[in-house]
Amino acid sequence: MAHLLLVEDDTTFSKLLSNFLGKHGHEVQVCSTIAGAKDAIRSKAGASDDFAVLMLDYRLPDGNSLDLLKSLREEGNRTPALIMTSFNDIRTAVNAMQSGAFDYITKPVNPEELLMVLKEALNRKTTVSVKTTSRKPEKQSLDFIEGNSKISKQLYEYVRLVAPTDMSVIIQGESGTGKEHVAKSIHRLSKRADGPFVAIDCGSLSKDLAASELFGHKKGAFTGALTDKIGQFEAADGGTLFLDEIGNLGYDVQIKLLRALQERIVVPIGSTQPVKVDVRLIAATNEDLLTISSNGDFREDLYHRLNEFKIQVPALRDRGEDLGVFIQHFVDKANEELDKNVRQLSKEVMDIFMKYDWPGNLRELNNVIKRLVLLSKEETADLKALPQEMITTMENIAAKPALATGSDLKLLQETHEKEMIEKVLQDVRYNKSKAAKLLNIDRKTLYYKIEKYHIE
Ligand SMILES: Nc1ncnc2c1ncn2[C@@H]1O[C@H](COP(=O)(O)OP(=O)(O)OP(=O)(O)O)[C@@H](O)[C@H]1O
Repeated sequence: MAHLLLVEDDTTFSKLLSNFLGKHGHEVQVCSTIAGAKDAIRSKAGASDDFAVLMLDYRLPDGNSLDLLKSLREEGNRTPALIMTSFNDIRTAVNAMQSGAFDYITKPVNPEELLMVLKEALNRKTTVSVKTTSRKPEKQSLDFIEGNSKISKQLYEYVRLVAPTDMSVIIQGESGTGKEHVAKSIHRLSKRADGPFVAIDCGSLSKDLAASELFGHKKGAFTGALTDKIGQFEAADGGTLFLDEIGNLGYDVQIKLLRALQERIVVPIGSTQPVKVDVRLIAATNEDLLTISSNGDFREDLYHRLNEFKIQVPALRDRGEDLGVFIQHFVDKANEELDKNVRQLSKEVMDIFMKYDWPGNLRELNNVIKRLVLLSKEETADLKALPQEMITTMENIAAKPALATGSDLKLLQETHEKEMIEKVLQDVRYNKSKAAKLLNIDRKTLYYKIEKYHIE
Protein backbone atom coordinates (compact mmCIF):
# COMPACT_ATOMS: atom_id res chain seq x y z
CA MET A 1 0.00 0.00 0.00
CA ALA A 2 1.33 3.43 -0.89
CA HIS A 3 0.22 6.92 -0.15
CA LEU A 4 -0.31 8.76 -3.42
CA LEU A 5 -1.12 12.35 -4.26
CA LEU A 6 -3.33 12.78 -7.31
CA VAL A 7 -3.46 16.30 -8.72
CA GLU A 8 -6.26 16.43 -11.27
CA ASP A 9 -8.93 19.02 -11.97
CA ASP A 10 -11.32 16.70 -13.80
CA THR A 11 -13.37 15.55 -10.82
CA THR A 12 -15.05 12.61 -12.55
CA PHE A 13 -11.73 11.26 -13.72
CA SER A 14 -10.04 11.79 -10.36
CA LYS A 15 -12.88 9.94 -8.60
CA LEU A 16 -12.60 7.03 -11.01
CA LEU A 17 -8.87 6.92 -10.66
CA SER A 18 -8.76 7.11 -6.89
CA ASN A 19 -11.41 4.37 -6.64
CA PHE A 20 -9.40 2.20 -8.97
CA LEU A 21 -6.15 2.81 -7.09
CA GLY A 22 -7.96 2.33 -3.77
CA LYS A 23 -9.10 -1.10 -4.97
CA HIS A 24 -5.46 -1.91 -5.63
CA GLY A 25 -4.59 -1.12 -2.04
CA HIS A 26 -3.35 2.47 -2.37
CA GLU A 27 -4.41 5.43 -0.34
CA VAL A 28 -5.03 8.43 -2.58
CA GLN A 29 -5.28 12.08 -1.60
CA VAL A 30 -6.77 14.23 -4.33
CA CYS A 31 -6.40 17.94 -5.05
CA SER A 32 -7.19 19.93 -8.14
CA THR A 33 -4.75 22.83 -8.23
CA ILE A 34 -1.01 23.49 -8.01
CA ALA A 35 -1.53 25.63 -4.92
CA GLY A 36 -3.48 22.82 -3.26
CA ALA A 37 -0.79 20.31 -4.23
CA LYS A 38 1.97 22.48 -2.74
CA ASP A 39 0.07 22.75 0.55
CA ALA A 40 -0.56 19.01 0.66
CA ILE A 41 3.05 18.15 -0.12
CA ARG A 42 4.47 20.61 2.40
CA SER A 43 2.18 19.42 5.15
CA LYS A 44 3.40 15.84 4.71
CA ALA A 45 7.10 16.53 4.05
CA GLY A 46 9.22 14.13 6.08
CA ALA A 47 6.20 12.67 7.89
CA SER A 48 5.73 8.92 8.07
CA ASP A 49 2.75 9.19 5.72
CA ASP A 50 4.63 11.34 3.19
CA PHE A 51 3.57 10.72 -0.43
CA ALA A 52 5.36 7.88 -2.19
CA VAL A 53 4.41 9.06 -5.68
CA LEU A 54 2.88 12.23 -7.13
CA MET A 55 0.48 11.77 -10.03
CA LEU A 56 0.14 15.07 -11.81
CA ASP A 57 -2.24 16.06 -14.55
CA TYR A 58 -0.24 18.21 -16.97
CA ARG A 59 -2.67 21.12 -17.40
CA LEU A 60 -4.08 22.49 -14.18
CA PRO A 61 -6.25 25.55 -13.57
CA ASP A 62 -3.42 27.58 -11.99
CA GLY A 63 -0.53 26.49 -14.23
CA ASN A 64 1.12 23.36 -15.51
CA SER A 65 2.56 20.58 -13.45
CA LEU A 66 6.07 21.00 -14.86
CA ASP A 67 6.35 24.31 -13.03
CA LEU A 68 5.14 22.59 -9.89
CA LEU A 69 7.71 19.87 -10.36
CA LYS A 70 10.51 22.34 -10.97
CA SER A 71 9.74 24.25 -7.80
CA LEU A 72 9.50 21.01 -5.79
CA ARG A 73 12.89 19.87 -7.09
CA GLU A 74 14.28 23.33 -6.25
CA GLU A 75 13.11 22.80 -2.69
CA GLY A 76 14.90 19.45 -2.59
CA ASN A 77 11.75 17.32 -2.87
CA ARG A 78 12.54 14.20 -4.91
CA THR A 79 9.33 12.22 -4.67
CA PRO A 80 8.89 10.32 -7.95
CA ALA A 81 6.29 12.07 -10.11
CA LEU A 82 4.19 10.76 -12.98
CA ILE A 83 2.86 13.28 -15.45
CA MET A 84 -0.53 12.44 -16.98
CA THR A 85 -1.05 14.08 -20.30
CA SER A 86 -2.91 13.83 -23.57
CA PHE A 87 -0.92 12.34 -26.39
CA ASN A 88 -0.93 15.75 -28.08
CA ASP A 89 1.21 17.04 -25.23
CA ILE A 90 3.70 14.23 -25.54
CA ARG A 91 6.57 16.54 -26.36
CA THR A 92 5.90 18.37 -23.15
CA ALA A 93 5.69 15.11 -21.30
CA VAL A 94 9.05 14.14 -22.66
CA ASN A 95 10.47 17.43 -21.42
CA ALA A 96 8.93 16.61 -18.08
CA MET A 97 11.50 13.88 -17.70
CA GLN A 98 14.11 16.63 -17.63
CA SER A 99 12.27 18.46 -14.91
CA GLY A 100 12.64 15.39 -12.77
CA ALA A 101 9.48 13.45 -13.62
CA PHE A 102 9.91 9.72 -13.30
CA ASP A 103 7.67 8.90 -16.22
CA TYR A 104 4.61 10.04 -18.12
CA ILE A 105 1.39 8.34 -19.01
CA THR A 106 -0.96 9.34 -21.78
CA LYS A 107 -4.68 9.91 -21.39
CA PRO A 108 -7.05 8.14 -21.70
CA VAL A 109 -5.23 6.21 -19.01
CA ASN A 110 -5.05 2.48 -19.50
CA PRO A 111 -5.41 0.80 -16.08
CA GLU A 112 -2.83 -1.94 -16.68
CA GLU A 113 -0.34 0.58 -17.96
CA LEU A 114 -0.97 2.83 -14.97
CA LEU A 115 -0.31 0.01 -12.52
CA MET A 116 2.89 -0.91 -14.34
CA VAL A 117 4.25 2.64 -14.32
CA LEU A 118 3.18 3.15 -10.71
CA LYS A 119 4.94 -0.03 -9.65
CA GLU A 120 8.14 1.15 -11.32
CA ALA A 121 7.86 4.53 -9.60
CA LEU A 122 7.34 2.90 -6.22
CA ASN A 123 10.35 0.63 -6.73
CA ARG A 124 12.39 3.65 -7.63
CA LYS A 125 11.44 5.53 -4.45
CA THR A 126 14.43 4.42 -2.43
CA THR A 127 17.07 5.16 -5.03
CA VAL A 128 16.43 8.71 -6.09
CA SER A 129 18.99 10.83 -4.31
CA VAL A 130 21.39 10.99 -7.25
CA LYS A 131 20.47 9.59 -10.62
CA THR A 132 22.91 6.71 -10.40
CA THR A 133 25.71 6.13 -7.99
CA SER A 134 27.98 3.21 -8.44
CA ARG A 135 31.17 2.26 -6.69
CA LYS A 136 31.26 -0.98 -8.58
CA PRO A 137 33.07 -1.24 -11.88
CA GLU A 138 30.74 -0.78 -14.81
CA LYS A 139 30.39 -4.00 -16.75
CA GLN A 140 29.38 -4.31 -20.38
CA SER A 141 25.65 -3.87 -20.15
CA LEU A 142 23.44 -6.24 -22.11
CA ASP A 143 21.01 -3.40 -22.15
CA PHE A 144 23.08 -1.45 -24.60
CA ILE A 145 23.25 -1.50 -28.38
CA GLU A 146 25.19 0.71 -30.75
CA GLY A 147 23.17 0.61 -33.97
CA ASN A 148 24.38 0.09 -37.54
CA SER A 149 23.72 3.43 -39.22
CA LYS A 150 26.57 5.55 -40.45
CA ILE A 151 25.84 8.24 -37.90
CA SER A 152 25.91 5.67 -35.05
CA LYS A 153 29.14 4.18 -36.28
CA GLN A 154 30.66 7.64 -36.25
CA LEU A 155 29.31 8.29 -32.76
CA TYR A 156 30.97 5.17 -31.35
CA GLU A 157 34.14 5.86 -33.27
CA TYR A 158 34.36 9.12 -31.33
CA VAL A 159 33.50 7.30 -28.10
CA ARG A 160 36.31 4.79 -28.62
CA LEU A 161 38.68 7.55 -29.60
CA VAL A 162 38.14 9.75 -26.58
CA ALA A 163 37.51 7.05 -23.95
CA PRO A 164 41.14 6.09 -23.19
CA THR A 165 42.23 9.74 -22.83
CA ASP A 166 41.48 11.72 -19.70
CA MET A 167 39.80 14.53 -21.64
CA SER A 168 36.66 16.20 -20.35
CA VAL A 169 33.76 15.58 -22.71
CA ILE A 170 30.56 17.43 -23.48
CA ILE A 171 27.81 15.16 -24.75
CA GLN A 172 25.16 17.11 -26.56
CA GLY A 173 21.83 15.79 -27.79
CA GLU A 174 18.08 16.01 -27.48
CA SER A 175 16.32 14.59 -24.47
CA GLY A 176 16.23 10.78 -24.39
CA THR A 177 18.84 10.22 -27.12
CA GLY A 178 21.03 8.14 -24.81
CA LYS A 179 23.57 10.66 -23.54
CA GLU A 180 23.96 8.85 -20.24
CA HIS A 181 24.50 5.58 -22.10
CA VAL A 182 27.23 7.25 -24.13
CA ALA A 183 28.85 8.60 -20.94
CA LYS A 184 28.82 5.11 -19.44
CA SER A 185 30.41 3.69 -22.59
CA ILE A 186 33.22 6.23 -22.34
CA HIS A 187 33.77 5.29 -18.71
CA ARG A 188 33.67 1.58 -19.43
CA LEU A 189 36.26 1.91 -22.18
CA SER A 190 38.52 4.17 -20.14
CA LYS A 191 41.42 3.48 -17.80
CA ARG A 192 39.02 4.36 -15.02
CA ALA A 193 36.63 1.50 -15.79
CA ASP A 194 37.37 -0.15 -12.44
CA GLY A 195 36.61 3.07 -10.59
CA PRO A 196 33.17 4.50 -9.82
CA PHE A 197 30.80 6.04 -12.36
CA VAL A 198 28.75 8.64 -10.55
CA ALA A 199 25.87 10.31 -12.38
CA ILE A 200 24.17 13.43 -11.14
CA ASP A 201 21.12 14.98 -12.68
CA CYS A 202 21.82 18.70 -12.24
CA GLY A 203 18.28 19.44 -13.44
CA SER A 204 16.81 18.00 -10.28
CA LEU A 205 19.36 19.44 -7.83
CA SER A 206 18.04 22.28 -5.75
CA LYS A 207 20.05 25.52 -6.09
CA ASP A 208 20.78 25.59 -2.37
CA LEU A 209 21.95 22.03 -2.12
CA ALA A 210 23.83 21.68 -5.42
CA ALA A 211 27.19 22.76 -3.96
CA SER A 212 26.90 20.45 -0.98
CA GLU A 213 25.82 17.57 -3.23
CA LEU A 214 28.86 18.06 -5.44
CA PHE A 215 31.53 19.10 -2.98
CA GLY A 216 30.23 17.84 0.37
CA HIS A 217 29.85 19.75 3.63
CA LYS A 218 30.98 19.81 7.22
CA LYS A 219 28.60 19.27 10.09
CA GLY A 220 26.98 22.58 11.02
CA ALA A 221 27.99 24.34 7.77
CA PHE A 222 24.35 25.40 7.33
CA THR A 223 20.99 24.67 8.91
CA GLY A 224 20.23 21.06 8.23
CA ALA A 225 23.87 19.97 7.90
CA LEU A 226 23.62 17.56 10.79
CA THR A 227 26.63 15.41 9.89
CA ASP A 228 29.67 15.64 7.63
CA LYS A 229 28.77 14.70 4.07
CA ILE A 230 31.05 13.53 1.29
CA GLY A 231 30.29 15.20 -2.04
CA GLN A 232 29.82 13.35 -5.30
CA PHE A 233 33.20 14.62 -6.54
CA GLU A 234 34.91 12.67 -3.77
CA ALA A 235 32.55 9.74 -4.34
CA ALA A 236 33.78 9.64 -7.95
CA ASP A 237 37.46 9.73 -6.99
CA GLY A 238 39.44 7.51 -9.34
CA GLY A 239 36.48 7.29 -11.72
CA THR A 240 34.11 9.38 -13.78
CA LEU A 241 31.64 12.03 -12.71
CA PHE A 242 28.75 12.49 -15.13
CA LEU A 243 26.89 15.77 -14.80
CA ASP A 244 23.64 15.56 -16.72
CA GLU A 245 21.87 18.79 -17.71
CA ILE A 246 24.92 20.78 -16.62
CA GLY A 247 23.37 24.00 -17.97
CA ASN A 248 21.14 24.00 -14.89
CA LEU A 249 23.96 24.56 -12.42
CA GLY A 250 23.90 27.96 -10.73
CA TYR A 251 26.67 30.45 -11.36
CA ASP A 252 28.30 30.02 -7.92
CA VAL A 253 28.51 26.29 -8.33
CA GLN A 254 29.97 26.77 -11.80
CA ILE A 255 32.83 28.77 -10.28
CA LYS A 256 33.52 26.02 -7.74
CA LEU A 257 33.33 23.40 -10.46
CA LEU A 258 35.87 25.23 -12.59
CA ARG A 259 38.22 25.44 -9.65
CA ALA A 260 37.79 21.76 -8.89
CA LEU A 261 38.64 20.90 -12.48
CA GLN A 262 41.63 23.20 -12.73
CA GLU A 263 43.20 22.51 -9.37
CA ARG A 264 41.94 18.96 -8.85
CA ILE A 265 40.81 19.77 -5.35
CA VAL A 266 37.44 20.32 -3.71
CA VAL A 267 36.70 22.23 -0.54
CA PRO A 268 33.61 20.92 1.28
CA ILE A 269 31.23 23.67 2.40
CA GLY A 270 32.13 24.87 5.88
CA SER A 271 35.66 23.48 5.62
CA THR A 272 38.99 25.13 4.91
CA GLN A 273 40.72 21.87 4.12
CA PRO A 274 41.02 21.14 0.41
CA VAL A 275 40.59 17.50 -0.57
CA LYS A 276 42.50 16.10 -3.54
CA VAL A 277 40.33 14.45 -6.16
CA ASP A 278 41.15 12.54 -9.32
CA VAL A 279 37.99 12.69 -11.39
CA ARG A 280 37.24 12.71 -15.09
CA LEU A 281 34.29 14.88 -15.92
CA ILE A 282 31.69 14.19 -18.57
CA ALA A 283 28.89 16.71 -18.95
CA ALA A 284 25.66 16.35 -20.88
CA THR A 285 23.36 19.01 -22.18
CA ASN A 286 20.45 19.28 -24.54
CA GLU A 287 21.06 22.94 -25.21
CA ASP A 288 24.00 24.60 -26.85
CA LEU A 289 26.22 25.61 -23.93
CA LEU A 290 28.04 28.16 -26.04
CA THR A 291 24.75 29.94 -26.75
CA ILE A 292 23.76 29.95 -23.10
CA SER A 293 27.23 31.14 -22.16
CA SER A 294 26.87 34.05 -24.58
CA ASN A 295 23.63 34.92 -22.75
CA GLY A 296 25.64 34.98 -19.53
CA ASP A 297 23.91 31.96 -18.00
CA PHE A 298 26.89 29.66 -18.30
CA ARG A 299 30.50 30.61 -17.66
CA GLU A 300 32.48 30.65 -20.86
CA ASP A 301 35.72 29.65 -19.12
CA LEU A 302 33.98 26.59 -17.70
CA TYR A 303 32.56 25.79 -21.11
CA HIS A 304 36.03 25.82 -22.67
CA ARG A 305 37.46 23.76 -19.82
CA LEU A 306 34.75 21.13 -20.36
CA ASN A 307 34.85 21.25 -24.12
CA GLU A 308 38.06 19.33 -24.62
CA PHE A 309 35.97 17.02 -26.77
CA LYS A 310 32.38 17.26 -27.89
CA ILE A 311 30.11 14.42 -28.92
CA GLN A 312 26.78 14.97 -30.59
CA VAL A 313 24.30 12.16 -29.97
CA PRO A 314 21.90 11.99 -32.92
CA ALA A 315 18.13 12.18 -32.58
CA LEU A 316 16.37 8.88 -33.24
CA ARG A 317 14.71 10.32 -36.35
CA ASP A 318 18.21 10.82 -37.80
CA ARG A 319 19.42 7.31 -37.04
CA GLY A 320 17.81 5.74 -40.13
CA GLU A 321 18.16 1.97 -40.13
CA ASP A 322 18.87 1.91 -36.37
CA LEU A 323 15.17 2.38 -35.66
CA GLY A 324 14.44 -1.27 -36.57
CA VAL A 325 17.34 -2.48 -34.41
CA PHE A 326 16.15 -0.47 -31.42
CA ILE A 327 12.55 -1.62 -31.90
CA GLN A 328 13.66 -5.26 -31.74
CA HIS A 329 15.87 -4.56 -28.75
CA PHE A 330 13.11 -2.82 -26.78
CA VAL A 331 10.55 -5.54 -27.68
CA ASP A 332 12.95 -8.23 -26.37
CA LYS A 333 13.59 -6.20 -23.23
CA ALA A 334 9.88 -5.59 -22.58
CA ASN A 335 9.07 -9.31 -23.15
CA GLU A 336 11.63 -10.22 -20.55
CA GLU A 337 10.57 -7.61 -18.01
CA LEU A 338 6.84 -8.22 -18.39
CA ASP A 339 7.03 -11.94 -19.02
CA LYS A 340 5.31 -11.62 -22.40
CA ASN A 341 5.92 -13.22 -25.75
CA VAL A 342 5.49 -10.59 -28.45
CA ARG A 343 7.47 -11.70 -31.47
CA GLN A 344 6.82 -8.89 -33.89
CA LEU A 345 4.94 -5.68 -34.56
CA SER A 346 2.25 -5.66 -37.24
CA LYS A 347 2.93 -3.88 -40.52
CA GLU A 348 0.51 -1.09 -39.56
CA VAL A 349 2.32 -0.46 -36.29
CA MET A 350 5.70 -0.56 -38.05
CA ASP A 351 4.42 1.91 -40.66
CA ILE A 352 3.42 4.36 -37.95
CA PHE A 353 6.70 3.87 -36.10
CA MET A 354 8.71 4.48 -39.25
CA LYS A 355 6.91 7.71 -40.04
CA TYR A 356 6.73 9.15 -36.56
CA ASP A 357 9.43 11.66 -35.65
CA TRP A 358 10.06 10.47 -32.06
CA PRO A 359 10.55 13.78 -30.24
CA GLY A 360 11.38 11.86 -27.04
CA ASN A 361 13.89 9.71 -28.91
CA LEU A 362 14.98 6.34 -27.48
CA ARG A 363 13.23 6.95 -24.20
CA GLU A 364 9.90 7.53 -25.94
CA LEU A 365 10.39 4.50 -28.20
CA ASN A 366 11.20 2.36 -25.18
CA ASN A 367 8.10 3.59 -23.34
CA VAL A 368 5.77 3.16 -26.29
CA ILE A 369 7.04 -0.37 -26.93
CA LYS A 370 6.76 -1.34 -23.30
CA ARG A 371 3.13 -0.26 -23.26
CA LEU A 372 2.50 -2.02 -26.56
CA VAL A 373 3.98 -5.27 -25.29
CA LEU A 374 2.08 -4.98 -22.02
CA LEU A 375 -1.25 -4.58 -23.80
CA SER A 376 -0.68 -7.16 -26.54
CA LYS A 377 -2.46 -10.45 -26.11
CA GLU A 378 -1.04 -11.97 -29.31
CA GLU A 379 2.44 -12.72 -30.61
CA THR A 380 2.04 -9.93 -33.14
CA ALA A 381 1.48 -6.55 -31.54
CA ASP A 382 -1.02 -4.72 -33.70
CA LEU A 383 -2.79 -1.39 -33.70
CA LYS A 384 -5.30 -2.65 -31.10
CA ALA A 385 -2.58 -2.36 -28.49
CA LEU A 386 -1.97 1.30 -29.31
CA PRO A 387 -4.41 3.86 -27.90
CA GLN A 388 -6.62 5.28 -30.67
CA GLU A 389 -5.53 8.80 -29.82
CA MET A 390 -1.92 7.82 -30.29
CA ILE A 391 -2.62 6.28 -33.68
CA THR A 392 -4.43 9.39 -34.86
CA THR A 393 -1.77 11.73 -33.56
CA MET A 394 1.05 9.69 -34.99
CA GLU A 395 -0.70 9.49 -38.32
CA ASN A 396 -1.24 13.23 -38.33
CA ILE A 397 2.35 13.94 -37.45
CA ALA A 398 3.55 11.40 -39.95
CA ALA A 399 1.39 12.96 -42.64
CA LYS A 400 2.86 16.43 -42.08
CA PRO A 401 6.12 16.28 -44.01
CA ALA A 402 4.33 15.41 -47.25
CA LEU A 403 7.66 14.81 -48.94
CA ALA A 404 8.67 12.05 -46.57
CA THR A 405 5.62 9.86 -47.05
CA GLY A 406 4.81 7.41 -49.80
CA SER A 407 7.03 4.72 -51.20
CA ASP A 408 9.47 6.84 -53.20
CA LEU A 409 12.67 5.73 -51.51
CA LYS A 410 14.86 8.35 -53.14
CA LEU A 411 12.55 11.15 -52.09
CA LEU A 412 12.44 9.73 -48.61
CA GLN A 413 16.21 9.60 -48.36
CA GLU A 414 16.55 13.10 -49.70
CA THR A 415 14.04 14.43 -47.21
CA HIS A 416 15.94 12.84 -44.35
CA GLU A 417 19.24 14.05 -45.72
CA LYS A 418 17.95 17.62 -45.98
CA GLU A 419 16.61 17.51 -42.44
CA MET A 420 19.83 16.14 -41.08
CA ILE A 421 21.96 18.75 -42.80
CA GLU A 422 19.68 21.51 -41.52
CA LYS A 423 19.88 20.15 -37.99
CA VAL A 424 23.65 19.75 -37.96
CA LEU A 425 24.07 23.24 -39.42
CA GLN A 426 21.90 24.64 -36.67
CA ASP A 427 23.78 22.69 -34.01
CA VAL A 428 27.13 24.08 -35.11
CA ARG A 429 25.70 27.53 -35.68
CA TYR A 430 26.22 27.34 -39.43
CA ASN A 431 29.93 26.66 -39.23
CA LYS A 432 30.21 24.73 -42.50
CA SER A 433 33.57 23.14 -41.78
CA LYS A 434 32.29 21.73 -38.53
CA ALA A 435 29.04 20.65 -40.15
CA ALA A 436 30.86 18.86 -42.96
CA LYS A 437 33.05 17.07 -40.41
CA LEU A 438 30.08 15.96 -38.34
CA LEU A 439 28.19 14.82 -41.41
CA ASN A 440 31.29 12.99 -42.58
CA ILE A 441 31.27 14.66 -46.01
CA ASP A 442 33.70 17.16 -47.50
CA ARG A 443 32.93 20.86 -47.61
CA LYS A 444 32.36 20.84 -51.36
CA THR A 445 29.70 18.16 -51.04
CA LEU A 446 28.09 20.11 -48.23
CA TYR A 447 27.92 23.28 -50.37
CA TYR A 448 26.45 21.28 -53.22
CA LYS A 449 23.76 19.79 -50.97
CA ILE A 450 22.94 23.13 -49.38
CA GLU A 451 22.29 24.50 -52.85
CA LYS A 452 20.41 21.41 -53.99
CA TYR A 453 18.02 21.47 -51.03
CA HIS A 454 17.73 25.28 -50.97
CA ILE A 455 18.89 25.40 -47.37
CA GLU A 456 19.02 28.98 -46.19
N1 LIG B 1 22.38 2.58 -26.94
C1 LIG B 1 21.29 2.24 -26.26
N2 LIG B 1 20.87 0.98 -26.24
C2 LIG B 1 19.75 0.64 -25.58
N3 LIG B 1 18.98 1.49 -24.88
C3 LIG B 1 19.36 2.77 -24.88
C4 LIG B 1 20.53 3.22 -25.56
N4 LIG B 1 20.66 4.56 -25.39
C5 LIG B 1 19.61 4.92 -24.62
N5 LIG B 1 18.84 3.87 -24.30
C6 LIG B 1 17.60 3.92 -23.48
O1 LIG B 1 16.93 5.13 -23.78
C7 LIG B 1 16.51 5.79 -22.59
C8 LIG B 1 17.14 7.18 -22.50
O2 LIG B 1 18.54 7.05 -22.35
P1 LIG B 1 19.43 8.10 -21.53
O3 LIG B 1 18.86 8.31 -20.16
O4 LIG B 1 20.86 7.67 -21.63
O5 LIG B 1 19.15 9.40 -22.40
P2 LIG B 1 19.59 10.90 -22.09
O6 LIG B 1 19.89 11.52 -23.41
O7 LIG B 1 20.68 10.89 -21.06
O8 LIG B 1 18.26 11.50 -21.49
P3 LIG B 1 18.07 12.96 -20.78
O9 LIG B 1 18.27 13.98 -21.83
O10 LIG B 1 16.65 12.93 -20.30
O11 LIG B 1 19.06 13.00 -19.67
C9 LIG B 1 16.89 4.87 -21.45
O12 LIG B 1 15.73 4.11 -21.14
C10 LIG B 1 17.95 4.00 -22.01
O13 LIG B 1 17.91 2.73 -21.40
